[in-house]
This record gives sequence, structure tokens and C-alpha cells, in this order.
Amino acid sequence: MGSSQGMATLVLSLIPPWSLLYALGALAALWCSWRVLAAAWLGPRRVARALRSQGLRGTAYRFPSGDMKEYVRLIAAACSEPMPLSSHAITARVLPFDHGVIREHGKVALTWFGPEPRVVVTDPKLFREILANKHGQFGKQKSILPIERLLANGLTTHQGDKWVTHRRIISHAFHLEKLKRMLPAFAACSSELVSRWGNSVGSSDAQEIDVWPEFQNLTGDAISRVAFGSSFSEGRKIFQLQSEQAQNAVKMANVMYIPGYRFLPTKLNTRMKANAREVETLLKGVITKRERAMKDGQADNDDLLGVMMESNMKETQEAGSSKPTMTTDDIVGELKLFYFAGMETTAVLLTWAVVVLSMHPEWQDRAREEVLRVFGKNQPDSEGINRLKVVTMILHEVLRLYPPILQLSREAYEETELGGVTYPAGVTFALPIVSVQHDPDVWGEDVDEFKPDRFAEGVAAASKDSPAFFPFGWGPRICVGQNFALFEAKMGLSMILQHFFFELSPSYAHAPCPVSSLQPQHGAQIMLTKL
Ligand code: HEM
Repeated sequence: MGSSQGMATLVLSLIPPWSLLYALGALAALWCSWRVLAAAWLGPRRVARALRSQGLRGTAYRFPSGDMKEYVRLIAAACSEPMPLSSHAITARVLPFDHGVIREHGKVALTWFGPEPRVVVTDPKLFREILANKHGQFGKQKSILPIERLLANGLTTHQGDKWVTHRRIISHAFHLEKLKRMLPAFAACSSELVSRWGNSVGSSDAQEIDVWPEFQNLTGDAISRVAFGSSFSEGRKIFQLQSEQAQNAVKMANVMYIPGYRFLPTKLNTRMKANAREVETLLKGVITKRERAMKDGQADNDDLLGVMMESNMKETQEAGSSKPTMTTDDIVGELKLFYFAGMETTAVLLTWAVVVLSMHPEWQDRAREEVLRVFGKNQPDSEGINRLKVVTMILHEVLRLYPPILQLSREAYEETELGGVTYPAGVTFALPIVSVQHDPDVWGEDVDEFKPDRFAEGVAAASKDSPAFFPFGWGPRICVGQNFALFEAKMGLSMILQHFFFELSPSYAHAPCPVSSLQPQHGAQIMLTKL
């Protein structure tokens, strides 16, 4: 024993210290290569074998980027030219990769997001099962990108107890009764839009207007007024900054792949950080002002901020805590989120509604007849808005054919069984809303036709496999602002129908495009004529 120890000491003393460093370096490199190999090669192969052995079909894993290159290539190709006018068969254009995979492999298919397994699910029953998340095994993806945090850190990104309390507080603010009180704000914004359009349209000639930026302004203004009431001008400034932030985020997304890029003092990074600081300062100012007014009993709490702060105070009192349930930072995050979650989506809905009604003048006439019967030329009220049957059917059909959010995703938090296949923890499920809503097996052979009548007996009776209508999601995470969005869209559309006829402009190219939402790639040019 003694002699072998002596031998080892002798050998070690003969090895120069730098070669020990080399050896350690080589070991570290070997370990890193092993980790990379395990994550990007062995892991995917193991998961693929396990899933295929249970009968799941799909694409073969390609090292190291999986299907990502093909996914991007197909979208670029599909969006390189417009679609035929009046065609509503958009799935192959806006989600070409998933569309092809579903056709080839069926309604549950394995694909690869880099080395991560991504299972595309378009079977409505499984779709609902994942979103309903009865046993807590499916959740939002846990990793949230720093860029998402910079834009908005609120309900959509929260998990667990924090999500439960925030959802409860925010739901109060979006309750139908509360929304009724917000109606004057929607009406004021729509009336501004209609009188601006009226001024630019001559008395007899038709005038071309690109309604896409117009509706973005409308919904941005509406959320500023509805969220901040009397502090509308600060609200507008905040939302202008948020709008700039969203555009910068798109530029940023193009360079995010450069490691550490976001820490460099580039012009874009500096602007985004300054912008985020300014939004936060403005929001905190509005909140502090409101807190003071509430203490003095002088606050007008009919806006979203007021209702949310009131309901937060109640929660805090009921919990018997000295600390507020939602902190000022929490409220700032939620307000920022309302802009991203609520503005663009509703603008997209209004845009496709006007485009589609221009393609189908018979439905435009029916909608106008109803609006004029219910309101005449008067400002729409909440009671009348709730009686609009044709307009509601039209908006549902537009949301079916052109869902503003094309797809959702969820992660398996633990090993879980779904549709007879056991999935390991960490698998991502892609849920393409647009594919389910354009599936002939679910909606019938006329699936790609604009037929609002299918919603005559409500959403549940509209499809064979009911319900298969998911524009606002499904289950506990269903859109908290859906009543808000529909109220706003009905108000805007009614006022436009009261004052104008519209048809497609010759310069319009039909090109739905998957950006952050389903946007018109080259704008939405409409010819307006005064009624
Ligand atoms: C036509 C308009 C809209 C559409 C199509 C839409 C769509 C959606 C969808 C699909 C989800 C579910 C996301 C998921 O499950 O991962 C969602 C969630 C959400 N939406 Fe909307 N939305 C619209 C309008 C609005 C408005 C106006 C607001 C607020 C002002 C809003 C606020 C939210 C929030 C806060 C969530 C997160 C809910 C949660 O995670 O608990 N949305 N929306």
C-alpha cells in the first residue's frame, strides 16, 4: 500500500502542472460534448422511439434544428404571393408546415422544434382535454423569454397561486356589468373614427381607406380610455410607447439568436430599455394618483384600472393582510399586458370583418338592416348590442375563418397519458386553432365558405364535434377579455354600418399573414361610400 502511494506521488511529480490543466480542460470539453450530444441527439432519438412504439406518427428528427428550417421556409414561400380574392381557405398559407404534417400523419402528429418534441394536436376532443387541464398536468411553457418580460409580465405568463389570484381580481374588471359602464368610452372612440372617415370621404365618390392601421388606432384609443378613464391622455401616451415597443420587439426577434445581444448598448436595446422605464414611470404615476383619489373618496372607478384596484383592495381586506394582494408592479404588468393582449387582436377581428363583408355584400346588407332596425342612426347602447343576432353570427364566422391568434401551446409538466399515448414530461403540444376551425370533418365540406348561418343556434350547435370553436382559447385560461373584445367590435362595426357602404379596393391583395397575430400582409384597402 505504502509503496503504491509512493509510486503515485512519484508519477504525479513527473507530470508537469500544465498537462494537468490540459487534462481537466479535455475532461470538461468531453463532458460538455456529452451533454450536447445527449440533449440534441440521444434525447430526441429516445423520445421518438418511445412515442413511435405507441403508434404516434410524425416527422423524423433532423439534427440539430428539427423541423424549424422547413417551418420558416414554408411560411416564407406561402407568403410570397397573395391568395385568390374571396378564398377563405387560409390554413395552408398561414400554417403551411403544420397543415402538411396533419395531412400526412393525422390529427395528432410528432414534429421537432429544434431538439424539443412538439406534438401537433387538431383532434377537437384532445384539444379541449389539454386546454381544460383538469389534473394540472398541462401548463403554459415555463421558460419565458427576457423579451416577453420586457414587454409585459402579467396574467398570461403567471403560474400557480399568483395566476389564480390575479385571474380572480382581473375577471371582476371584465365582468359584463362593468363593461356596460365602459360603453361610453367605446362609443366615443368609434364616433371619432366615423367622423374622421366621414370628413375624408366626399359626398358622392368612394374613397380608399386602409382600415388596418385605422382599427389599430381605434382599439389602442379604446383600451386607453377604458383602462384609464379620466387619465386618458397619459393612457394614450403609454400605449403609444407600448406600440413602439412592440415594433422594436419584432426587430429584436430577428437578432435574438446572437447570444448576449440584449446586453449590448446598441441603439435598439437602449431605446427599448428607456421606453420600458418611461412606461413604468407613467403607469406608476397614474396608479399613485388613483390611490390618493381613492383614499379621499374622489375616484371615478368606472375604468379598468379603478375596478381592478377596488377588487384588489377587497381581496387584500378579505385576506386580512397588511400587504396588498397585487403590488403596484403587478398592476403595472397587467396594464401593459392589456395593450398587447387586447389591442391588436381586436383590431385584427374588425379588419377581417370589414374585408369579409366587402367580399359578401349580401351579408353586409343583412348586418346593416339589423343595425338600422335596432338603433336607427342613434348611438348603439348595451341593451341593443346584446340583441344583435346577425352581427354576432358574422363576427363568430369571421373569428372561425380568421382567428386572430392562430395557435396556442402547452407543455406536459409531468409524464401524462393523452389519447392512448403516454408522453414524457417536457413535451410541447401545439394547438393550431386555425386548423381545427378549418377542418371539414368537424365543420362539413363547406368549411372554407363564409356561412354565418352556421352560428344561428349558437356556438355549440355550429360544428359536428361540439364545441370546436376556440378563437378565445378554452378552459381556465380562456381569454379574460372576450366580452370586452366582442362589445368593442360590435360597437365599432355597428357605427360603421350605420354610416358607410364598403367594398374591396382594386389595390387590395388578399394576404392573411402570421405575424404576432393574423395580420393583412399588404394592408386592408377598402372603398368607402357614405350611406
Ligand atoms: C378578438 C380579440 C381577442 C382574441 C381573439 C383573444 C384571444 C385570446 C386567446 C386565444 C387567449 C388564450 C391564450 C392561451 O390559452 O394560451 C387569450 C388570453 C388572454 N386575453 Fe385575449 N383575446 C382577445 C381580446 C382580448 C382583450 C380585449 C383583452 C384585454 C383587454 C384580452 C386579454 C387577455 C388576457 C389577459 C389573457 C390571459 C388569460 C389567462 O392566462 O388567464 N384579450 N386571449
